[in-house]
Amino acid sequence: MTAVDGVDFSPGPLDRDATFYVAGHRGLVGSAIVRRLEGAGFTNIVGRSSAELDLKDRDATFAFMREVQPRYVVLAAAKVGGIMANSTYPVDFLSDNMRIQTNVLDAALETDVDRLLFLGSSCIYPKFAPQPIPEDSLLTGHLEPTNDAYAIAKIAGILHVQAARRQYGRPWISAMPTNLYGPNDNFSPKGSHVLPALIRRYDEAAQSGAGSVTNWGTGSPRREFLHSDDMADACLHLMENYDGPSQVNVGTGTDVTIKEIAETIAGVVGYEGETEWDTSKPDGTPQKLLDVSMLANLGWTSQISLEEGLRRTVAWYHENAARLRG
Ligand SMILES: NC(=O)C1=CN([C@@H]2O[C@H](COP(=O)(O)OP(=O)(O)OC[C@H]3O[C@@H](n4cnc5c(N)ncnc54)[C@H](OP(=O)(O)O)[C@@H]3O)[C@@H](O)[C@H]2O)C=CC1
Ligand SMILES: C[C@H]1O[C@H](OP(=O)(O)OP(=O)(O)OC[C@H]2O[C@@H](n3cnc4c(=O)[nH]c(N)nc43)[C@H](O)[C@@H]2O)[C@@H](O)[C@@H](O)C1=O
Repeated sequence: MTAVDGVDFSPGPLDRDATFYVAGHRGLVGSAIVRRLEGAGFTNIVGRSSAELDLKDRDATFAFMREVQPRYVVLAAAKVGGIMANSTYPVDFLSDNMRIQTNVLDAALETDVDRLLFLGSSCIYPKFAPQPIPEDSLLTGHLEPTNDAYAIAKIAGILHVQAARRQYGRPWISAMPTNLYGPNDNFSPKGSHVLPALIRRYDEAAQSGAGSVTNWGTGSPRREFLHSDDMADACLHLMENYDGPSQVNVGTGTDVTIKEIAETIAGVVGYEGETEWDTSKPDGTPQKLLDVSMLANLGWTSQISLEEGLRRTVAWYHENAARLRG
């Protein structure tokens, strides 16, 4: 039995032969979840690309769920991007994510999905939340303006899951990941998060022999980085060990400044030139470090160090760079 947040119910192991739908199975997190589920012996994992099934299309989403009848669902499909994408396209981040999650959650209710995990993001918390950020600081202050539209959609998703628990007794849960990285990340210069952006920028500079690179903002914000394979492991752990209304933070419990991660990445890819900072670009929230004590009490801590995760991700980037640069 696990006692968290007043809930004394541990759901126990999932059936390895049941149909498991991973929404967003080609993305950073979804592809890691598929690897984790395969490793754990799941035999019936289902995925659809956005070209095959646009989850913004309500009728198509319901038709798919009625046909496949998954017993388990992880909702890792979303419109996702870094600080620039979020602040430039807030309508898309609000509207696409509201539609995707509402359609999947409503269809999952109709088709009696047994266990479901919704993925939010650490940006749901107030810009000036206490650090490390506990789960109960949700809705206690103003959001960071560069990603408020995305955050509101994610907060609606948490409430949707809690409402399904209250109104229909569904044992569904939500996890809030910190900043993630790993294979199948988005390495596009304008759309990506900072870590893949810096891998690409420093690697290209190292290859070309450039004397200087320019990163965004002041470099002083602090961020926490979790490898996607750790994230996937936490997702399965939560689905088997947690059943409560509160969202659960997922992170490492340690953060670094953007300057520090930039220096580390420059070292890993062998860049020896200068680094400039373009302070006309936004810093975003000054610090985003999750309090991971709830997850630790549930028996999970991260295993992949930032150094090891970076080495693996840079290796993956080198193997795929030609395709990613298009
Ligand atoms: N990356 C990060 O740092 C963080 C991510 N998260 C959350 O984790 C989850 C996964 O993110 P991540 O893996 O990084 O994102 P990715 O962008 O790597 O992957 C998103 C996936 O969603 C699918 N998708 C997007 N739109 C649609 C659509 N309309 N219909 C069907 N599928 C769609 C894409 O499918 P296809 O490839 O076929 O187009 C893609 O596989 C998201 O909920 C995100 O908010 C939370 C915190 C941090
Ligand atoms: C996961 C999380 O991700 C987003 O929030 P964020 O943490 O601010 O995202 P980020 O990774 O894009 O930036 C982190 C920091 O890094 C700096 N920075 C430097 N140079 C580059 C650079 O080249 N690219 C990017 N993207 N950032 C850079 C950048 O200025 C900022 O100070 C949310 O919108 C939201 O989507 C969300 O939930």
